[in-house]
Amino acid sequence: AEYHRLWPEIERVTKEQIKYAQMGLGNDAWHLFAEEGEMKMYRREEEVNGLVVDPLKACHVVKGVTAHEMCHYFFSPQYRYDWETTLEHMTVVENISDDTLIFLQLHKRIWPATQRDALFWSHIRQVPPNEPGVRDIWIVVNNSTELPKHPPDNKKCIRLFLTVCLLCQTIVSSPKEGASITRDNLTCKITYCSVVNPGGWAPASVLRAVYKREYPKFLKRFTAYVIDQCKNKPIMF
Ligand SMILES: O=S(=O)(CCO)c1ccc(-c2ccc(C3CCCC3)c([C@@H]3C[C@@H]3c3ccccn3)c2)cc1
Repeated sequence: AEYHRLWPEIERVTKEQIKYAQMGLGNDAWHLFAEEGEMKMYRREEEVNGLVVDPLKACHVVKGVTAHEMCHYFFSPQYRYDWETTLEHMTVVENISDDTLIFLQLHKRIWPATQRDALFWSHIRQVPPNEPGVRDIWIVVNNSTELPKHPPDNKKCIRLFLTVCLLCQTIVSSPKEGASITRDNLTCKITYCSVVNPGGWAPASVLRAVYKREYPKFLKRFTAYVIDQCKNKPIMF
């Protein structure tokens, strides 16, 4: 799909997101707003034209799954209703290639904000490891896009804009002498980044309360789902 009209944008945004996820917290003023076990969630307070677009960065470490498995369940449409609880409707409007799809998602209304929908391309790819000890890296990037066939329906709901990435690293601890690798040897380090522009006005206090509640719930639920889906299956590296 290298010749698809969106390909230059997909390449550019994916490369940006790899750098952004791998830079860690950098020297920006991130505020740790949620911490549960290995999961740490940070946000920065930012507004664009009076709209809350707080960037979010979450770091998490889970045992027993690979980066490929984590990204596979995040990317693949067939599992989305199992873990994405804020979805009212989801459809794939374009199959650009087996590693790039365009989704149209209608999210449940979160009172008192108006209902939102999102139209975004989603791209999954393996990335060369960038540090010793890391066996492989996989990333999924979701980035809003526009399609003439799916214009915003401002009467029905507000189209939000998002850039999201899930970057996962697989770390394998050496199995006992001569033993083969089992899921006990697997650690997956996750960096989840998101910037959601709500697209239309919503009270800052309301949005920040929604973010504070929904993001920890989302990452906990998603990672638990993948662990459960993989536990009795052969390892997918
Ligand atoms: O990672 S993804 O690409 C996974 C694919 O689904 C993704 C994540 C989050 C969203 C999302 C869409 C709408 C809203 C709000 C905006 C105003 C009212 C609803 C929110 C707010 C942040 C809260 C939220 C956070 C996490 C999960 C659900 N809700 C988030 C969309 C996609």
